[in-house]
Amino acid sequence: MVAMSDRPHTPVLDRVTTPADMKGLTDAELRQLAHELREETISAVSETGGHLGAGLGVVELTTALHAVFDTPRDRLIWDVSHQSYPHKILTGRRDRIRTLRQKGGLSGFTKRSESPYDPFGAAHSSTSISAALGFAVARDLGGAPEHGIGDCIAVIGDGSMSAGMAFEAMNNAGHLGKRMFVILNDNEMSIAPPVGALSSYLSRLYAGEPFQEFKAAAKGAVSLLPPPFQEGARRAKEMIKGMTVGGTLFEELGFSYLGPINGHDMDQLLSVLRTVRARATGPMLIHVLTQKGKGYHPAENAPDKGHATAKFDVLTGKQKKAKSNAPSYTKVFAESLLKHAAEDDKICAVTAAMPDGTGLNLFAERYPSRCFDVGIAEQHGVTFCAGLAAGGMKPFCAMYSTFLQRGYDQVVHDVAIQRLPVRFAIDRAGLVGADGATHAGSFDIAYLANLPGFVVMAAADEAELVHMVATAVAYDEGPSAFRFPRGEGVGVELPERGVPLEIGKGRMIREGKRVAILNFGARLKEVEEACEALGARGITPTVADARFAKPLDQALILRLAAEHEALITIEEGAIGGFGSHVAHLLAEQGVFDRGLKYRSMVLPDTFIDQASPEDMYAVAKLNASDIEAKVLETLGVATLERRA
Ligand SMILES: Cc1ncc(C[n+]2csc(CCOP(=O)(O)OP(=O)(O)O)c2C)c(N)n1
Ligand SMILES: CC(=O)[C@@H](O)[C@H](O)COP(=O)(O)O
Ligand SMILES: [Mg+2]
Repeated sequence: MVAMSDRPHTPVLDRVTTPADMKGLTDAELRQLAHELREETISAVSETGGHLGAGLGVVELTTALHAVFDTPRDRLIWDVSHQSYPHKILTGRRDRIRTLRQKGGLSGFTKRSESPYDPFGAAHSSTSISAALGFAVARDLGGAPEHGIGDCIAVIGDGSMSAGMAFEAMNNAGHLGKRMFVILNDNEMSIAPPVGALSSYLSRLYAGEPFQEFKAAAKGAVSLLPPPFQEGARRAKEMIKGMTVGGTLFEELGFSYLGPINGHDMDQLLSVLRTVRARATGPMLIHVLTQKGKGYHPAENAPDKGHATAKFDVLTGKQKKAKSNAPSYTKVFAESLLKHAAEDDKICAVTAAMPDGTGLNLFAERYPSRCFDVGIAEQHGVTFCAGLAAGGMKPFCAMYSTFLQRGYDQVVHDVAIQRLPVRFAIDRAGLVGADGATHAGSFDIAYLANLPGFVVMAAADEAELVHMVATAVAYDEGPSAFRFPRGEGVGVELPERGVPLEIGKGRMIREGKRVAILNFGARLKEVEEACEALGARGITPTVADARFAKPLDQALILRLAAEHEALITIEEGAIGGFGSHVAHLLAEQGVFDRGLKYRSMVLPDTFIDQASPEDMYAVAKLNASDIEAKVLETLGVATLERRA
């Protein structure tokens, strides 16, 4: 149930289009504004679906920050920015908030092109402190002379704080000593409960003290506090100093530390922010305690505290999820791996803070000692797997394609060069839908297939995925990867057991004439649909599934090239991937000299905004009708008659 007040009120939110409208509000009105902002956020997300819990947890913080600071001149940077919906509502986007994550609508994340109140785009975690420091240094060097740069504020969650990049930034910021604010939004949650020593450390910073009672510990920062808080702060500081050697970790890094404060108490937030704004000199970390999903019981009570949701009924919290007929690729991967793990105790699994998203929650339940959630730490996760492999284990590094990007040097330097048999299970390959361009798994084929010695596979359907898991288990000569998309499979029958594939061998799907379509990955269904439409026009393409981008099935490719007038490859990846490797082979073998018509269907050289996956693939021109059109165009068949 929504916590709504009974008494009628004039909505303050209706008077606020941008933060400028907040400047004349009393503190009582700001409290009321926060209340209405929470209701508006819940109402909007009930219609759009999306990231709910994180935004609800920062409603008061968002209101207080915009009330106290002078955005957009002051640069407010939200880490990940999945918590930015309330911020969007207060910064001129309330009229479009019900288009969140839809085609043509607002992005679910901050985006520079969307608003001057979004000074820095994000969606991957732990970038905010670096960006804020960049703004602070640019300010002091005279950047942006027209409007100037005021204060620079990074708001980062406790989960995101665990990433190496956040500490790289703290290290640098503490050294440079520039005035900037890091607001650590500590809700003791990542998507799953946070893991690791840092999480325990943050808990220790306020252990044993009642959450509601204001207290602050700050080396050199107590004097910045409003007088009523100073005594409590002194006591808390003593307490914390008793637990930590030489002050908090953040102080050791050169920050003044202030907190913890109650992030749902507007009075505390307003007084602390007003004071630090007036008096801070160097870098300051303000530790704010919040509750993920705050103020909406279904979110507060969800195991992920309402992290992400489908559209839902506001009164009951019941989500409106489409029924699916086939299991998700993620589930097929996770269950296949479990079967192998039951027989092979060398198999272990690693996730970087995405146990549910990667399906490894199942593995963790069954084999807790062989499953590792390393936190938001993809770089470490990859090298940790390299170490596990070097130590004789069979690690499966389960990551989303987009997040594996962060661990790329580790993939090259720690895994590939040492030929270590790390198995990369790459989920969310291809276009993912509502999360948009930041989460598209577009690049992994290109960035893995160019690495010497890597085996790179893509599953055409969920049965193929079962075989690819078995292949990865069996392949011990070096690194391997298999990719699969977000969402449910195509509904094919699943084999009871996966059978290891012959490395570098594709398969024929159907023999035809004139044109061959060589599929790599989960567009096979669209290829089949295109073939059906083409059949009605008397064109019967040959279809093959490459299975491997590396090593290529050279014999299959050269045969297709020799026996057809045209060869078309298709993949859910950017240029430079499978099609480029095929083209290179064909060129090397002189096949183009003999007149083969070759086309490669890849993601276009643009970042595609959020929409449904189908709509995004329509933009990419990789749907069935696009494949049909490509065949007709390549064969020189009149295009006017094409299917609409
Ligand atoms: C590099 C990277 N890895 C993983 C993710 C997926 N992810 C999005 S939000 C999130 C949890 C963030 O936790 P926290 O920063 O504490 O924010 P909260 O949701 O608790 O507000 C994760 C793991 C990501 N966005 N970026
Ligand atoms: C913000 C973020 O990075 C995650 O919450 C992501 O949106 C999860 O995506 P899936 O829904 O595909 O698991
Ligand atoms: Mg958190």
